Amino acid sequence: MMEKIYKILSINPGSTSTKIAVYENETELFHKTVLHDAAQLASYESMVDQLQMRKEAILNCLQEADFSLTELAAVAGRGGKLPPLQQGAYKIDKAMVDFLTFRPIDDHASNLGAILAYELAGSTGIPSYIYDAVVVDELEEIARLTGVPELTRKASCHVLNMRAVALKMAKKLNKDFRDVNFIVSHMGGGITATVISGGRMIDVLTDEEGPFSPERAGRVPCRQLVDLCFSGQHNRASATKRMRGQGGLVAYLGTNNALEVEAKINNGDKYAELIYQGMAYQAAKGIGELAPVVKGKVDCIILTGALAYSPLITGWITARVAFIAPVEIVAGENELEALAYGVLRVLRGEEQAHLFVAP
Ligand SMILES: Nc1ncnc2c1ncn2[C@@H]1O[C@H](COP(=O)(O)OP(=O)(O)OP(=O)(O)O)[C@@H](O)[C@H]1O
Ligand SMILES: CCCC(=O)O
Repeated sequence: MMEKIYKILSINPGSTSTKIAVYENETELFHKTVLHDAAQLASYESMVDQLQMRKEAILNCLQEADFSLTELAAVAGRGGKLPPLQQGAYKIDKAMVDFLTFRPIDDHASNLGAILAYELAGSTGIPSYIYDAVVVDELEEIARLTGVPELTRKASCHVLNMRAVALKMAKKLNKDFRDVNFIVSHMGGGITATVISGGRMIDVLTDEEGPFSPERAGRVPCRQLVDLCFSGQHNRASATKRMRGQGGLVAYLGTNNALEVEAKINNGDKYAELIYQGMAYQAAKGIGELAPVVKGKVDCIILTGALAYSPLITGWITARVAFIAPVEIVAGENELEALAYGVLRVLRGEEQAHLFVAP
């Protein structure tokens, strides 16, 4: 029997770019990255205000590729800051779009994924889905405790790429995904990590609990943070920005670009080297913090995300964590592919999409 053809548009809105790709079943037909001008982005008050601009960017990309929306079977968008979700696909509906538009948990670029997918799919009457949203939450109860009963730990990490690389690693190791224990550290503009056991992400280091990263502060001493918030130097928005956007490498070195930092190090800048090495040191400690979750029985540590292209970073981290388990480097991210493949499984009936229930 002839294989049924499904064309799927994947949309991944990032903090500085919008990435799209069109797949025909498992084959990528084309992909495009639109880099958004930083000054232009700064002129928008919230992510949702960028909707029209990003939508036009996507339509322009499709037009340049001479590709019509009418050819598509479905649209897949990166899942954003919704309430805690299960892994896998969710059908995008008006309730989800309204939640992300009017009361998202956090103002995050990924919130635009579902809204853009819903609008583009709606114009031709096809379904749209998110897949492995950033808020997939499979934490065990013990992992939710903080020491302050009114504060509860919640999962939030680079789920899409982490699960995709972990699934591939299990295959490479010839193991069933449900039988392995992996620690995965995604290192991009933000750094997050997870421990996957029994096929579930049973604990997570979010970008506010772990290492500092190119643009985020990560975990900071909490009493000093309270003092800073009440110092009169900050309001809620500016304090949040200092932690996310203006933290990490940006705060120490004035750039979120790791390649610029490496250039400084190559020119003998010892301070830049200390900070860059500090980021790797914290990333390694984050990995170490997750090992006891599975009592040290870790099959493999996976370093992924764009920073995993850096031999300096992966070398420093590996030197500190290789005693826990073998380290595998899977540089970059395959988020567009992971979105398309997930939705393809739904269209083929191999997976069932969940329905979103607004709280
Ligand atoms: N080849 C490379 N070697 C080292 N660092 C790199 C390389 N390519 C990109 N980076 C750095 O990786 C960091 C993250 O970049 P990227 O644009 O992938 O992040 P992002 O997609 O915005 O973030 P996230 O992965 O958190 O969603 C930046 O500091 C960038 O300079
Ligand atoms: C929210 C999960 C990914 C990130 O930290 O940006």
